[in-house]
Amino acid sequence: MTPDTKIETKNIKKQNIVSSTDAGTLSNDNRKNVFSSKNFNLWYGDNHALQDINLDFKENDISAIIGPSGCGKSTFVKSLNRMVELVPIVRTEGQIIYKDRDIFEKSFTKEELRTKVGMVFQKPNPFPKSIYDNVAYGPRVHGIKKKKILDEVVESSLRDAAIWDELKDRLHENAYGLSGGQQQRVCIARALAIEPDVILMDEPTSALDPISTIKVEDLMKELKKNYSIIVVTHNMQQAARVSDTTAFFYEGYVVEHDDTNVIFENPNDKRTEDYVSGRFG
Ligand SMILES: Nc1ncnc2c1ncn2[C@@H]1O[C@H](COP(=O)(O)OP(=O)(O)OP(=O)(O)O)[C@@H](O)[C@H]1O
Repeated sequence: MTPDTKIETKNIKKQNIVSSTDAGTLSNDNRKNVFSSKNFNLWYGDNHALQDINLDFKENDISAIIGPSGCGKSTFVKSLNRMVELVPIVRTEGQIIYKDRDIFEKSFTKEELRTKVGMVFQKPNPFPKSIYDNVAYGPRVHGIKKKKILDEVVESSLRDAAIWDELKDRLHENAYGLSGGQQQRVCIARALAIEPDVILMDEPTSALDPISTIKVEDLMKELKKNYSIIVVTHNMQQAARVSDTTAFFYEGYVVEHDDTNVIFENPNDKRTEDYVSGRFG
């Protein structure tokens, strides 16, 4: 570890002690699970990419998923909204329970699941449409046509995404004309407009500059009052700054999942300690 990494790690620990005081603990917490995976396995052809994943995610938590490249983080998150099934060679076994319902139950359609589980991707991916039409897209797909209602949804979603004041006079401009950080917050607003319970985020700030990153992190902390967030991140400081719990994935399985301060302060497994302290990546 370089001296710089050491200082960084210390800072992470310090920040995290402060931020974890109101975060609850995995063992001492009777909030409901928003998602639980039970012996969940996934194969891409012969590649057994996820192995016996047993994880519980609590409502109104920010849950971080960390681990080295290729360990299955994105695959797992994309399993939660069944997007991973777009890959034809995917096969799964086991269960993923969303609030008492198995997401693979026949009666639970992907469309219904995705009204409850929104997703924000690594690269901001607005549609080539106006800011307004980007945010109104989901509600329109769900049959909302009245302008007054759409206006309200667009405003409240942009407000919740902390970007209303910046954009309220530019709603009919093309979203491509925004900065990357603004585009990402519009994409968050677009996800919020369908009124989901859970927001999945796959490295939502990796394409953003540090100021936009902090804005999105602040937004995540605000959003957790009303939503549950599951976020994949390569950024250890980010996991420590924003998350309540952290799951460490390694080679397709979960090494440990605990309160974020435990993962960063006092992990059970040597591999977790090595990873969070930057000894391998
Ligand atoms: N579309 C796909 N088709 C076939 N194999 C895939 C596909 N996507 C991922 N994989 C494989 O599944 C495994 C897990 O990949 P995944 O992208 O989930 O890892 P990750 O932890 O998110 O990686 P990174 O941090 O680099 O994004 C890897 O072996 C990868 O090669």
